[in-house]
Amino acid sequence: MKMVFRWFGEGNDTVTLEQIRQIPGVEGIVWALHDVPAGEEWPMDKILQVKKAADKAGLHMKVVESVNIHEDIKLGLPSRDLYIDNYKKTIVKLAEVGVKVICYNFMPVFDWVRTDLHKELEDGSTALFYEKEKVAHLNLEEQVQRINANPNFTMPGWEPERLGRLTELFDAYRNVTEEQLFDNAKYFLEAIIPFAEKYDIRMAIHPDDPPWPIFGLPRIITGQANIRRFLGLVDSPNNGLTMCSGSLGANPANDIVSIVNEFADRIPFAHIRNVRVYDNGDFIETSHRTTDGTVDIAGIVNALHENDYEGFCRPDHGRHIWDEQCRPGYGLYDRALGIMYLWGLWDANRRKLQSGRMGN
Ligand SMILES: O=C(O)[C@@H](O)[C@@H](O)[C@H](O)[C@H](O)CO
Ligand SMILES: [Fe+2]
Repeated sequence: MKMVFRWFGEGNDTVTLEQIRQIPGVEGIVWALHDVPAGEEWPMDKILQVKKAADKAGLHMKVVESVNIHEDIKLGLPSRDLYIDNYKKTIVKLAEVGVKVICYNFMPVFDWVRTDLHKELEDGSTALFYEKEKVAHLNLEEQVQRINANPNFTMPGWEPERLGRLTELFDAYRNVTEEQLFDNAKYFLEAIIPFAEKYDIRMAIHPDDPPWPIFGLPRIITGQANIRRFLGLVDSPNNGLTMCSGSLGANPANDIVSIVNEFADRIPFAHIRNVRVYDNGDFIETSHRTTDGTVDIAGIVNALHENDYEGFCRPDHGRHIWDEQCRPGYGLYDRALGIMYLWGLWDANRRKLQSGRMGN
């Protein structure tokens, strides 16, 4: 398991590369050009700026999260070919700076959705919270205004240029079914995967968050059967999965240990985080510790170890603790605590294996 840490870039993150470098076992950053709109080719000068900063901090930049997919690709519009060509040009540049994994998602319009970014937990910390009933009746305009009122950070999937087109996008998706989304994904993968193979980059689809349709928009990366179908659209090791325990874990019907065991050789990247799912379907994010939530984090790390997992792993969202002011879900402290928990689980597995081999 190769530990990495997400970093949103100079001036776009409260966490510094120097702080990341001091977290035990972290070897690299998970990065992206967050100011380049989906569909555009990434400029090499901006890529090299990240490389310069990462090199100076002694961190690699092998994992990108994300080169986002333009809506026209998800919608299957004729203009998708232009955006697929730009995606290919970006892959060539990323390969030049040593990128090995691209994490991306195929969710229409939005990335993860929550109804409260600072819900208080029993211990006084706060975390991202999803209230199912509220989403069913959410006034999107209000939500957009609240997100945009947070001038410091863009929210994944809530970038201003997309929000400005909400009405138009919802109209465009009105008749797009899950089947059509799968077809459009197949078209994208058939164009991109041979290219990713040529440049030795593994594409790693991120599950939908939450893993069910929202606002009437279809979602397809929701559970084991759909993941199996998606990976089968183009049966290549370079068509991989970002195993995100928190996204999949929001639906307790998802058996994530079974997902790890079935797709182990197709998981170049793992996001590990915990959520506590309530009986009414609401969920709140918690510390990474198994007992704090409803996701079997210890079982997941054990399964990764039993499958000799050699891919990248990062702690996903943490709580906001010790009054840290940070990007929602992306503080330094609780993700660093999460890493130490994950290392503890991993090292205990390794020790058990070694003592087993020594017969004691
Ligand atoms: O939950 C998160 O913050 C991330 O795991 C996702 O936003 C992820 O970066 C995207 O869905 C991948 O494209
Ligand atoms: Fe994730």
